[in-house]
Amino acid sequence: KGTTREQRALKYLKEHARQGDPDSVLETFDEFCRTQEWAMNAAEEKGDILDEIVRELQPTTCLELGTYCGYSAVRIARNLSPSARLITIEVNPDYAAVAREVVKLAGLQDKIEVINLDSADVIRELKTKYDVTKLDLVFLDHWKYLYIRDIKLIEEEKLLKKGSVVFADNVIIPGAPGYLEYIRGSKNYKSTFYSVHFEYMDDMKDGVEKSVYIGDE
Ligand SMILES: O=C(NCCO)c1cc(-c2ccc(F)cc2)cc(O)c1O
Ligand SMILES: [Mg+2]
Repeated sequence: KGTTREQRALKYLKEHARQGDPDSVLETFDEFCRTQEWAMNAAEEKGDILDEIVRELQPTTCLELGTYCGYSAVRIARNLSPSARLITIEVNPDYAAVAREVVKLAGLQDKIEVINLDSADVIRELKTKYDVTKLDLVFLDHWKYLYIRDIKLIEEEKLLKKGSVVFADNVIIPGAPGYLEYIRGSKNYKSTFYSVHFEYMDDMKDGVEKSVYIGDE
């Protein structure tokens, strides 16, 4: 088939979701993944925890690493206050193109900025080029071996403040061993592990890690 899985998912969303309705986009994407083709969305139990974090934290500035098709970007942004923003970074141009369409379909293009670049390059420019002062929420969901590189960069750039939350997907499957060891061993974070089902798979377990920054920045 000339199309990619991500393009087929977008087509399904355009045909079945209500334009401008984030909840409809997410429900429809979940339906696609349950009935047509699996996709690596931070959905179901993972999404419920993400919703809880956003609702409690009420973040103003959010950063997501690993947009994929925009599912978690929409999930985060639908709960943001009017002036709050989400910057989401996706290195894969095909994924980024689909994500921009999904964000538009959800009517959240004024809250979400999708950047098709390498995460490290953007993190280094968040203060100067992207007008960011501090990050209230960071969601790690890109290549698992890059979690540790990027969290260290975020610390180096002094982008976190007391109470900032770093939420990491897939700490069991595929796993991010280096990251877990680092963040749990750091005196600057208070970390909590949540055992959850792997997205759209009732017989597989994954894990997510919520870390609250208590350092001095
Ligand atoms: O690589 C991932 N994300 C970054 C790429 O854009 C990723 C992979 C998987 C997964 C896939 C295939 C499998 F067999 C096991 C795990 C799941 C996820 O939630 C993910 O975020
Ligand atoms: Mg993931």
